[in-house]
Amino acid sequence: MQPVRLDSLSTLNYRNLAPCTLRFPAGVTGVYGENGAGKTNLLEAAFLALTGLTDVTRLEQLVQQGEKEAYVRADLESAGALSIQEVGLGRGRRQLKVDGVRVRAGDLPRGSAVWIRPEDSELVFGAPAGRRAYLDSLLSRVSARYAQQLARYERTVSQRNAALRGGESWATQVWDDALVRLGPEIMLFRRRALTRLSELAAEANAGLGSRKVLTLELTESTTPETFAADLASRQAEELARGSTVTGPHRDDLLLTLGGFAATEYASRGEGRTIALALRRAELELLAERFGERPVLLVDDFSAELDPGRRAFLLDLAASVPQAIVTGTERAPGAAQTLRAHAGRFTPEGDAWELPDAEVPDELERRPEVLAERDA
Ligand SMILES: Nc1ncnc2c1ncn2[C@@H]1O[C@H](COP(=O)(O)OP(=O)(O)OP(=O)(O)O)[C@@H](O)[C@H]1O
Repeated sequence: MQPVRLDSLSTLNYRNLAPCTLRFPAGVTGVYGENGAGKTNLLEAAFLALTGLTDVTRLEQLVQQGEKEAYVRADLESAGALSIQEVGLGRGRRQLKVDGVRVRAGDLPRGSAVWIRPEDSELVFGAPAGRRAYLDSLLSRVSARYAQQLARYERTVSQRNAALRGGESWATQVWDDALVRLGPEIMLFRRRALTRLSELAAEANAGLGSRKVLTLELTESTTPETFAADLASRQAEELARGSTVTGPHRDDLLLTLGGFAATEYASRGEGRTIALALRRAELELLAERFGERPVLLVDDFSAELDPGRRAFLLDLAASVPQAIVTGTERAPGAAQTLRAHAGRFTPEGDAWELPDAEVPDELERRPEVLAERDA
């Protein structure tokens, strides 16, 4: 299986990062430094440049305070070819280019990175919306069709909710037809994908030393067969509440550990292990789907106090073709180590960073992605 290879990452006006171009070798790059140095921001920028994706809803948050626009660029090798992916960000706007040509987010290689974060535990202990978002964002990467149908479905639910809030029961019929067309496809795709995802997560959970079996199931508020009837039968309740109460947007991803619902019964440590298993499963599913090993981004391995899980994270990073691992201490066995300080990254040992002189030269020519927007 071929790897996705991030050759270099450039950023301009991105959060607290100083303008930079960093080069990344194969293997593990360890990034260490004090709290607030910009380590998470670097991984976030790498994830954005590799996939075009961010879970930040207000894009201006990503732009350095006092600036209007930000820019990230990845020079990468995917499917055996070299390409340049650029993302320009402004207030509520995101522009993407591959090799200089404007593209939509779905056109970037969707399986090129996986990001593991300490806050992933929220997938286990948080609200159903977080688990749904995990599943939906993963399946949207696995299938462009799923992403498209889900976006249409979610738009329809918002429009239907607006009609319900306006008390326009007659108007909901239009939206009902669209929901009944889109919903079952979403439910069936989720069911199919979950079979494989559940196997991969169970394997990963066992690999983390857990003796309890992990399962993933959907808790569905309706079924493809009964969706139309369920919508019709709950209309009075929906008008009273002003929202659509049945459909795949209400489903939960039920995680069970040793037969018990993990959200309610798992210990913090077990929850953290499950979250890692889910990310590992994501990595494997994307690799199976696209035939390429994604770049692995591990945020704050040193937050992992349990030696077993620390070792798992470091072994996982060492087992993939390329990983960037951050922490407040050095990641052992890294091919390259960068010291992070106040938004800057200084290589230790062999210099992979481009010489300073080259950096402004490249980034000072205002990236076309940004310049074009003003035209
Ligand atoms: N839009 C922005 N403009 C300027 N600075 C920002 C912006 N967004 C975030 N920051 C700052 O970036 C700094 C670095 O944050 P980051 O989360 O990357 O640190 P970190 O090195 O991962 O720290 P930790 O070890 O605590 O996780 C923070 O001090 C934060 O306030």
